[in-house]
Amino acid sequence: MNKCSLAVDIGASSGRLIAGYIQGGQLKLTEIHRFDNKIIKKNNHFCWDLEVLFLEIKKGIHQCFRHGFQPESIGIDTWAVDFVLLDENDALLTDAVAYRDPRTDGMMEEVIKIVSKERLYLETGIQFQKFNTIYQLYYLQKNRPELIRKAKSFLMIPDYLNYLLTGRKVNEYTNATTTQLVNAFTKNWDTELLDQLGLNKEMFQEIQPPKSVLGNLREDLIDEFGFDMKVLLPPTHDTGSAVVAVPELEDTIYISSGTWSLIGAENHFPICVTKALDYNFTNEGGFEYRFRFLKNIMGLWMIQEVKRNYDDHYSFAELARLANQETSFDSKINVDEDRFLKPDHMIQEIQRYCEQTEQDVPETPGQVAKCVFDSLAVSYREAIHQIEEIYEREFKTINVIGGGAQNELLNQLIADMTNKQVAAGPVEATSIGNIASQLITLGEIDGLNEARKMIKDSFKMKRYSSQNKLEGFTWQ
Ligand SMILES: Nc1ncnc2c1ncn2[C@@H]1O[C@H](COP(=O)(O)OP(=O)(O)O)[C@@H](O)[C@H]1O
Ligand SMILES: C[C@H](O)[C@H](O)[C@@H](O)C(=O)COP(=O)(O)O
Ligand SMILES: [Mg+2]
Repeated sequence: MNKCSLAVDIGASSGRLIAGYIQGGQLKLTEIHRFDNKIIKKNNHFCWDLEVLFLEIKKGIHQCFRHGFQPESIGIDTWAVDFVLLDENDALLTDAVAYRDPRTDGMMEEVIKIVSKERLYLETGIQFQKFNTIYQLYYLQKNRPELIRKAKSFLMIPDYLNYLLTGRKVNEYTNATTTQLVNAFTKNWDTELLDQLGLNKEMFQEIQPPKSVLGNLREDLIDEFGFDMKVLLPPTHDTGSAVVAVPELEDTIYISSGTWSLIGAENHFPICVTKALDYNFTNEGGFEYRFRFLKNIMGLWMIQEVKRNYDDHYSFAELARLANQETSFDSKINVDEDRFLKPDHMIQEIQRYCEQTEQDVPETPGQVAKCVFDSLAVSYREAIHQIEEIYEREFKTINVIGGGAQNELLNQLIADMTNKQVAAGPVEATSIGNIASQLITLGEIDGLNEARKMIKDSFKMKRYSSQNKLEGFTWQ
């Protein structure tokens, strides 16, 4: 059996287990298992099905031998902000309610009456998204105070999956920062903020950074799998792992393009200036305490919902191809309006927006898809201008990573609309960053710079430059 490090990357639309190992100085990947992820309705809330997700993780681990691997280590990363609470017997007190659930409507506005936006931002550096953990917990404090009182453990989604594997309970740093409850300077829970909101401080676990060794598998799982492995902490916020895999950051803005589009840069310090607050940028914790200065843009969630509205009749590749044929259709929407966060019917919501703004209403799948891709590219372009205004410099390259790097039309639109070089890939950046972090922890790679050099040498990127010679052309 060959040894490997196993990345479990679970995004909002899909999960995958990928084996990573070094061969001939390059990082090699073998996909072991892939599965869908989706929001379900449970007890009148939108939730994640953690039971199914853990079964998929175990199914993937069982399949390693079939691919000739016995993993030496495993690391889990998922989407941000969501969590579960456990009681004194480590039983689940709550469902894993999803960030798209409307329960947080109005909660952010109530919290900033208690703690000002400026104080929250200056201390945590985290963007104001209505679904941040702080607002989810405030909802529970107001509406289910008995749950907050009974809670002995607060575990974010990857923390809980790690607990199921090892029996150990910790909060991993990069994902903990997305709660908007971690102080960007102390790198620890902001206990003054927790007190101001009346939240139960005792339920929060010790924060541990990436490269921590959580432990080994529970005995019953060793018996089930027939082998043990080290459970390591990569950046368990998926975007934190993805940014590890961006090969060159010097002159680059990344777009982690999946269900969400996370667009930003990497720093060694948080940027909490007023302009960053006004433009709603965030300073999420990164590998080795770097900061991911980025903004959430609605992302390919919109085309996922369009695809679902068409009963999955079209693949993502077909929707991009159909959009590419609609060259004259140019209606655009503001993708970042809350109305697109979880509409009942995405296509109808897009059509309503175009009617209300007196634009041509998209009717064909190609027109709907082109409207989404054009509008995303416009939103990316605005965010890039805001980043360059805050950094007071220009960036030469945009590196699109994640599943969206496969969308050639969108990559070209980004190049055309920004007049910058676009490098697309690696598609599985999140898993690659997760694996690289594990290999650094195991001493198989010396450090982050060496990892990024190896990633650059191991994975080809597709490059796009502007085809638009429309001098002085200004996009709406
Ligand atoms: N062949 C393809 N052509 C164009 N876009 C694609 C293709 N395959 C996947 N995508 C895009 O990638 C997205 C999924 O990216 P991924 O990083 O896996 O998302 P997440 O991690 O959020 O689940 C899909 O929503 C789709 O828009
Ligand atoms: C809700 C968060 O902003 C979201 O999880 C984002 O941080 C993220 O990581 C999304 O990852 P996907 O792979 O689901 O796009
Ligand atoms: Mg993802």
